[in-house]
Amino acid sequence: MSTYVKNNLNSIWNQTLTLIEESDYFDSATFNAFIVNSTLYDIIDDLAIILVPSVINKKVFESVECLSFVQQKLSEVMDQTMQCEVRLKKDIDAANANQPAPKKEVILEDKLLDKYTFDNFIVGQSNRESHAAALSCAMTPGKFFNPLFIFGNSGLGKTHLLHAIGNYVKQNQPDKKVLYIYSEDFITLVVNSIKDKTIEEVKEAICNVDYLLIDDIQRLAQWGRSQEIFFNLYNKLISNDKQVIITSDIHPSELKGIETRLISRFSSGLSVGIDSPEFETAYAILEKKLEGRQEEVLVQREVLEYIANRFSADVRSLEGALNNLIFKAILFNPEIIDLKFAVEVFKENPAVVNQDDTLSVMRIKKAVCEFYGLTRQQIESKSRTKSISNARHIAIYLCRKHMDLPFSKIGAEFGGRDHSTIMSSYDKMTKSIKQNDMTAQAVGKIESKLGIS
Ligand SMILES: Nc1ncnc2c1ncn2[C@@H]1O[C@H](COP(=O)(O)OP(=O)(O)OP(=O)(O)O)[C@@H](O)[C@H]1O
Repeated sequence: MSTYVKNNLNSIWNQTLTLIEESDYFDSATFNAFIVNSTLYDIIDDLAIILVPSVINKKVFESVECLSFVQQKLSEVMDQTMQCEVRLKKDIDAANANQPAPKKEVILEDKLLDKYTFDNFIVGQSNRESHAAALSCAMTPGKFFNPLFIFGNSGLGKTHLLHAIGNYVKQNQPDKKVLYIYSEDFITLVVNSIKDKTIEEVKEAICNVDYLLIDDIQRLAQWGRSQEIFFNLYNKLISNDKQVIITSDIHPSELKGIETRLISRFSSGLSVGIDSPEFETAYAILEKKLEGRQEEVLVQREVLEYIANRFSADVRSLEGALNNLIFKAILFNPEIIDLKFAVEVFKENPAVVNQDDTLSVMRIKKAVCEFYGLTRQQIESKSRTKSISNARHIAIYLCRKHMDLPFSKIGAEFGGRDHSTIMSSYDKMTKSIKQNDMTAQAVGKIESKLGIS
């Protein structure tokens, strides 16, 4: 393999030609017709490859007197004994044209943010399942849940969990390759690499990762070509037991503009939701965010309670409210940050509260699960265990009775069941409530817990 760059080769050859010319070994007509128009194409160890323009030039150059003299002068320049091989320029050009274009190296940008870790992620009821599933994927890739699909409204910690997985893997399994990519960046990468003709290299680089962490997948909607590429990459990764973790603002079954075959693949792993933080979690998050800043601003406990209650819809609003409070505290420098000060700061901010007062399928499932000590996965599952299917029937009954949702929509919320299964569940529960006091009482208690009795 040559270690010479083009400039070096030119300089070596110019020096050699100068020595030849100065030696007067060839008359000037011979030198100009057969020697000066040659070039040094490459040097591999002690072999120099010389290019000449025509067959006649080659014949002359290869004559014993000529070749041995050129070798001698080149050896002087190189300060080592050199051999020369003469080739026709057109042969080299043809050989080069048949070579496949050299592969361009693609380096996927590392966009993992160190600041999001499992250590600074506060776990509460609203995110316990997604946290546990994320941690288990970080510890044992591709084994249990593949893909892991985390869904929930904006600002509830999905991105934080993705980065936390990546950072955990980087720290504990440094030999594993992790790629965190935001869906829109994936589209840009695909579009640009199609333009640059590096798409094959990009695909290969993605297929080589051990963890693909893809954020906000709903943004792939409408991007047909990118979806196609993603679908193929996704299949390869999953079939090679590489861990794929996806986030979205909605459940996979409700993704619009994403091909059904992709959606059904997403549903084949584990889908876990993140809810708005309940009071205790919201409070703990605020405390965590204040860690190390208490010197700077001393915030009274009741102020944190006030913010946790008032801005509990999502964690981003909580953080925003806390930052606003701190900013105002630095600006006005009150003696103490008490409730009076906080009320003044937020008097013009509408509260961003947890939608707990609005009835939703999620709230109904949550209330039923709490009543029977089950998880949401269990009531959405295919399990026919009596206790689970009974709880499922009640949740379905309440969704229909109080939200008047179409059976098919309820089916989508309960593990993709069809219209007639949900209808039969609803009928069964309606009958059971009439015939069985225990069931009627249980349903009554859940309804009153939800404030809808
Ligand atoms: N449980 C938690 N503990 C600590 N911080 C949290 C928690 N949940 C969310 N956060 C913080 O809230 C902010 C918003 O979270 P994140 O960006 O992960 O939300 P998201 O669900 O991905 O939102 P989007 O769908 O808009 O991308 C981040 O600063 C994150 O660190």
